[in-house]
Amino acid sequence: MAIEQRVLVIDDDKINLKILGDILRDEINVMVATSGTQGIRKAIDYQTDLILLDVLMPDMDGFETMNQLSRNSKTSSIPVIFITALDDSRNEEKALLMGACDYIQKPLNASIVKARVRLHLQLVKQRKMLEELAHIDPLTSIANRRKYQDTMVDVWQSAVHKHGCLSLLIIDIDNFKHYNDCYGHATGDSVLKKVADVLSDKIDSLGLVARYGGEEFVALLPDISTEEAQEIAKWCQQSIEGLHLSYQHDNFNGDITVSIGGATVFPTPNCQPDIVFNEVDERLRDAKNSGKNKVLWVEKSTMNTAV
Ligand SMILES: Nc1nc2c(ncn2[C@@H]2O[C@H](COP(=O)(O)OP(=O)(O)OP(=O)(O)O)[C@@H](O)[C@H]2O)c(=O)[nH]1
Repeated sequence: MAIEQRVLVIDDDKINLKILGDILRDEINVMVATSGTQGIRKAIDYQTDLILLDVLMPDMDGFETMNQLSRNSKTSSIPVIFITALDDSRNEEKALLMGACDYIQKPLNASIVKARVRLHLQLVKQRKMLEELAHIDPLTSIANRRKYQDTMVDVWQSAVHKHGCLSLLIIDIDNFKHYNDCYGHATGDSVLKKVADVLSDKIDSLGLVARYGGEEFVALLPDISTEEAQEIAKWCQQSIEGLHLSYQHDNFNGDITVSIGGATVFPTPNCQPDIVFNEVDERLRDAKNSGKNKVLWVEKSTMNTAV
C-alpha cells in the first residue's frame, strides 16, 4: 500500500487555509495550523512531507517559523514552500536564501499550487528512496553498517535520556573462507543471505540487525536485558547451525556455525558507542580463539556495570 504523503499549511488567515485545503485535498492529506508555534508542533508530531508557510503572520512570522523548523533535527529536512504576496520579491529572495525550496504567490492560482506541490512531493519521495537505498546492504537486503551507525547514535541517546539499557551482539560466520574455498563465492553469497534471513526473522521485531561487513553482522537491541539478549544470541547461534549448510574442508565435515560476542550496558552521556563495540568485538575474538561456535559475553563493561 502506498504511504500517503502529508502537507502542512501554516497560515493565520482561515480563508487562505480553506482555499489551499480545497485546492489540494482531493490529491493529498492536508493538515493546517493557524500559527508558527502550532505548525512547528504539528510538523514534529506528524512528520509532514512538505510545509506551505505564509510569510506574514502575527507573533511568529514565516521567517522565524522557518528558522525554528531548520534548527530542529526532527523538522530540518522537511522542505518549505513560502506563500508570498504578489510583487514581494524581497521576501521571496529572503525565503529562498533561508533555505525555502520554492515560493507561491498570492492570489493563489489553483493549478500552479497543485503543480508545485506535486513536484516537491515527488522530490521528497525520490529523496526518501535514495536514503533508504543508502542504508540497505544490496546482497542481503538487510540494513548496512551505515544504518547501524546512525541507529546506534539514536538508540544510545534515547537510552541515556531514559536511563535505559541496550544490548549489542556481533555475529560472525565461522571459517567462511573455507566455505568459499569449498563452494565458491556465489554459493557463499547465498549463505550470507540465509544467515541474514534467520537473523532478520528473530531480531526485526526487537531492534535492528545489520550486515556490518563481509561475514559479520550486528544486532542492536534497545531495552533488552542481559538475560533476554543472551537467549536471543543462543537462539541465533542454534538457528544458523540448524540451517545445516554443510561443507568439508581438510579434516572438517560439518555445518556453518557462528561465533557471537555480546554485551548489555546502560549508556552514559560521556561514553561513546565505540567503546562497547570494541569490547564486544574482543569477546567475539575470544570466542574465535577458543574453538568458535559459541556466545561470549562482556561480563563487566569498562563504561558501566552490565545489567
Ligand atoms: N561469498 C562471499 N564471501 C565474502 C563476502 N565478504 C567477505 N567474504 C569472505 O569471507 C571470508 C572471511 O575470511 P576470514 O576473515 O579469514 O574469516 P573466516 O574464514 O570466517 O575465519 P574466522 O572468522 O576466524 O572463523 C573471506 O574468504 C572473504 O572473501 C561476500 O560478500 N561474499
